[in-house]
Amino acid sequence: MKLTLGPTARISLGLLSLAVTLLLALDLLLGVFPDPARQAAQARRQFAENIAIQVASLLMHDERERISQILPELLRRDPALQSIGVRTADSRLLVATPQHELLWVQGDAQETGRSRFAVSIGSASRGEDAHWGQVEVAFTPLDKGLFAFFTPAIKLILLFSLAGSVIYYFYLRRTLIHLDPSAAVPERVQMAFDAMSEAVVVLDAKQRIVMANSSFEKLLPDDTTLVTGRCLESFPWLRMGLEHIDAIPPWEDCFRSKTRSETAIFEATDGDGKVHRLVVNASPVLDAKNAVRGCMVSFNDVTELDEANRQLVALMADLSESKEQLEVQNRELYRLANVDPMTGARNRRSFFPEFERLFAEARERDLPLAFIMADIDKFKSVNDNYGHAIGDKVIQKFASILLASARDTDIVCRYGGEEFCVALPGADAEQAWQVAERIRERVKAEVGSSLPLDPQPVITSSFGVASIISGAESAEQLADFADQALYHSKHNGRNRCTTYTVGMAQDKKG
Ligand SMILES: Nc1nc2c(ncn2[C@@H]2O[C@H](COP(=O)(O)OP(=O)(O)OP(=O)(O)O)[C@@H](O)[C@H]2O)c(=O)[nH]1
Repeated sequence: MKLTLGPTARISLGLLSLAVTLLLALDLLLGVFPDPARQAAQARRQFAENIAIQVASLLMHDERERISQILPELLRRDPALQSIGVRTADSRLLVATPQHELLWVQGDAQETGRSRFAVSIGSASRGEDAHWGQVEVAFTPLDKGLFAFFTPAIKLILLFSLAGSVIYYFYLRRTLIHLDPSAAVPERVQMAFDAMSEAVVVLDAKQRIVMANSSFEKLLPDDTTLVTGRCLESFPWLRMGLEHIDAIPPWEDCFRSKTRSETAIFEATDGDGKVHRLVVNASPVLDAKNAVRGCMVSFNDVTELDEANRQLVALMADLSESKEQLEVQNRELYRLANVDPMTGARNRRSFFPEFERLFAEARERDLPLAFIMADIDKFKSVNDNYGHAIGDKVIQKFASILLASARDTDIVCRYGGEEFCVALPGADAEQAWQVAERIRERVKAEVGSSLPLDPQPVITSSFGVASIISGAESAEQLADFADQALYHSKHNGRNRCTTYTVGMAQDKKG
C-alpha cells in the first residue's frame, strides 16, 4: 500500500523542517544550546588543575608521603578518575596511583583535553616560571555512544519537532480551509462540478490547477492522487497528447487572447494504454479590470461518440452504395420491361399507355398530336438475300435514324418486326410529314451504305402520317389512320410518305 500525504500534512512537514533548520543554524552560528561534552571536559580540567595545585603545595613542603596517601583517596572518591601521577621534568614518575603508567599511555592524542589532563607545576626554589614537572590526571573516556548523541539540545529539537508537527497539522487543518480550494469549495458546488460528464479543471493565473472534477480524475492513471497545484503539462498522458498537435495548448491560447480558445482535438493514452480522443476547450476567467485571473478547461472524451460516428459513416456509405446499386437495377429492370433490347426503341406494351395519355391530353386541351407509321420496304427480301443477321443490322440502323430524328417529347416505338411508329405531341400533320420525309431520305442514304456488303443495296422505307385533327376518336384509331396512309405509300410504289385523308380506309379494303 502506497502511503500518500495530503496537502496539510505536506505543508506541516515543510514548516517543521524549516523551523528545525533555523534552530540548528542558530545553534551552529551562536552556540545557543550548551554542549555537555565540552562542559564535562572543562569541569575535569578544573578538577585536574586543583589536584595539581595541591600536589605543588605538598611538594613545596616536601610532603611526598602525604601525596602518596591523597592520590588513591581521590581515586576512591571519584569513579570518573582512572589514575593520577606526578612526573618530574626529566619524565621520572615520582608518585602515581597503580597502573598510572599504563593507563596514561593508553589515552590517545584525541583524549587530551577530554579525559587526559597534564597540568604543569613549577618550583619555588627556581622561581615560579621554572618547570618542575607535571601532574597527570586520567579520567574515564567521555561517553561517545548513541546516548551521547541525544544531548539535551537534540532532545529539545526532537520534542519540538514532534509537538510542532502535531500543532502545525491541526492548526493548518483549521486555517488552510481558506487556502485549499478543494476544502474551501462548498460541498454542493463540488458535487455539481463532479456531476458533469465532461472533465473540467480550473486553472489559476499561473496555470496551476485549483479545482478539478471527478471526471478529470477518472482520466488520470490510478496512481495520480494529487491534482491541485499542478500544471496540466505535468500529466504525462496529456503532455504526450499535446506533442501531436501543432497549435499551442488551448489554455495557453486562452491566457494570451483573453477569449475562448479554438477547440483542439487530441489523443491521449491513459494508464491502461487505452487511447482517448479528447475535445478540449478553454475559457478565461476575467476580473473586473478584464485581467485573466484563471481559466476553465474542459476535456470532452468523444472516443465512443467518434467510434459510433465512424460506424455510422461506414453504414451510410454501404447504404448509399446499396441504393445506387438498387437504382441501377431499377433502371435496368425498367429498360428490360419497356425498351426493345435490339433497337432501344420503346416496346409496344409500354408505348400504348403513354400514347393514350398523350392522345387524351391533346383532346382535352385541344393540342396538336401526330402519329407516323414507318416500315422498311421489302424487308423480307433483305432477309432472304443477305440473311437474318444483316436483316437485324438493317432494323437497328433504321431504328437509330428514327430515334436520332425524334425530339425529346416524341416517342419512338418498335411496333412489330421491321415496323416502327412515332408519336409526335405538338406536331400537326404537315410537320409530321416533314419529319417522316427527312427520315425517309436518311434511310435511303444511310442504311444500305452502312451494311458490310459489296455491292451495297439501297434500302428504302415507307411512311404513313396521321394527325389528331383527322377525326380520330381514340389513340388506336389515330394509329390505324397512319397505318392506312402507310398502306397507301406501299401501294403507290414505296419509298414515300403519305398523309392520311378520309376515305383511305376504303382504298385499303379495295
Ligand atoms: N431479320 C429479321 N427479320 C424480321 C424481324 N422481324 C420480322 N422480320 C421479318 O420481316 C419480314 C417482314 O416482311 P413483310 O411484312 O412480308 O413485308 P416486306 O417484305 O417488308 O414487304 P413490304 O412491307 O410490303 O415492303 C418477315 O419476313 C419477317 O420474318 C427481325 O427482328 N429480324
